[in-house]
Amino acid sequence: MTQLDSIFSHVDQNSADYVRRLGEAVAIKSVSGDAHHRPEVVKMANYIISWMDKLGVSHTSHDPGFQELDGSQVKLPPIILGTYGTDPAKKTVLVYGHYDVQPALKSDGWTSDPFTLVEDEQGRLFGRGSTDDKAPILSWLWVIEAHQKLGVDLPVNIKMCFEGMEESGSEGLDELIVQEAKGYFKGTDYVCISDNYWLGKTRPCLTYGLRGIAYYKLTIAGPAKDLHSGVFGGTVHEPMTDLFAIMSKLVAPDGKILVPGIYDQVRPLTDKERGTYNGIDFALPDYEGAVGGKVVIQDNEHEVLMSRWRYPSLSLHGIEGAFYSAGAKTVIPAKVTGKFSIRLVPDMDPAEVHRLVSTFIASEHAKLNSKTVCTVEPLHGARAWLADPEGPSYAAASKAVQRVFGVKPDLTREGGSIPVTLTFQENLGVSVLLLPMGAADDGAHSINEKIDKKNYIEGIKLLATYLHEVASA
Ligand SMILES: C[C@H](N)C(=O)N[C@@H](Cc1c[nH]cn1)C(=O)O
Ligand SMILES: [Zn+2]
Ligand SMILES: [Zn+2]
Repeated sequence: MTQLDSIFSHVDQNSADYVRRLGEAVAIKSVSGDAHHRPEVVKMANYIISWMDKLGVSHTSHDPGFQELDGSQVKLPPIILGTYGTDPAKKTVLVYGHYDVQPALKSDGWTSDPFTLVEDEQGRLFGRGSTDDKAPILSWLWVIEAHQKLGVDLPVNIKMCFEGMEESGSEGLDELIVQEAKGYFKGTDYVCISDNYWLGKTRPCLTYGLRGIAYYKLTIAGPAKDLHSGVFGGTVHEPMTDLFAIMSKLVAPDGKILVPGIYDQVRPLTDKERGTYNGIDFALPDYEGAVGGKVVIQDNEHEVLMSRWRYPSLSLHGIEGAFYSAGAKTVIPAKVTGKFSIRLVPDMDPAEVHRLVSTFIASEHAKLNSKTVCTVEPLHGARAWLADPEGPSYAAASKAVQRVFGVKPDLTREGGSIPVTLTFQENLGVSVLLLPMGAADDGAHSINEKIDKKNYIEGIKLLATYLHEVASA
């Protein structure tokens, strides 16, 4: 039996423990976007730290300071830097992940409590953060534990960087990486991140690109307080009316962004790039399955992939301050804030995007001849990331996928954003790889987020095998 074979059987034998521990982590409501949950984000950091202590991972917690959230100053959660092994004869792999999650309420439409991990008869593990990103970050720890339990030497040094603000702009992390590039991060040979998803449900992938993001708050303020619509309706400029008018001008129903100039910076499609879409294992019906309906705009696979990976998109997320409860409240909200974001692609620059967006919104507001006050505020921004999927780390990951799953991985890009990826690439000057364990239908950020138990357990084996392959590369 090879070392990896014994690791694999150890992982299989301990799968119930891994699921139970994922349940402990999911139960911690580490929602970074809501000030009320901040103690829970810190609790999740402590959960990870307690495992690092048990496993002999040395660690430091970096305090990024404070952020302004919901009008008050809120302490940011720690960035945990862990070190396991410092052998100069071994390669050093830096793994990154995030321990915060998106918000979730049962009333959003979850079929079970979002913060209680529930396994169904198909082996799907439902719970907020199950796939994004709690199972992946814990899996790195289980890989270390498996080696220790079996007395197998881990063939690489591992550095870990786990943050609690990824879902809210990764505040403070870029600064730390720049500052520590020649300190804590020195000696990193490769960066590996497990925080995205396969293209379908069965074939694993290696991911070499991400879209960036520019997230906005658009506020329209009118009267000093909410008003009775019967008493005042028809006599005042209404913030909701103006907000709807402007938000409806940002994007067309066919997904085209209507902000003038927004497509000017998009890198043109070459024949070489077009060729990379051939042979990718991706089918429209599966995608519709993951979407949960026949509402896909494009009618062929390549266009869907290009729209997710290499073209920008603008999504309207929500409105703060608007009436949304049951009943028929006849109110004119005094101030409303629309939230929207633009996914950025190479070569879009967030500062130029902001200039275009704010100029356009100001001109659209002016056209309304309204006495309301309109302000646009960028919340967070990150450029897109694109890497060369060549070199020893990608080769090691490809071998690892073939060893664990018996198939060649797809080479993919991802429509979502992980702001730190580009920061690592630019400041550490090393290859960055995304090695996901979740499937396309996991529903990250959505209701009923899940990770399949099979993906979790095989994912632990995948990460372990990747480290072994890196060592022998
Ligand atoms: C891909 C990754 N798992 C993820 O979900 N990233 C988020 C990052 C983000 C940015 N603003 C808020 N969250 C995403 O792509 O939405
Ligand atoms: Zn996420
Ligand atoms: Zn994530």
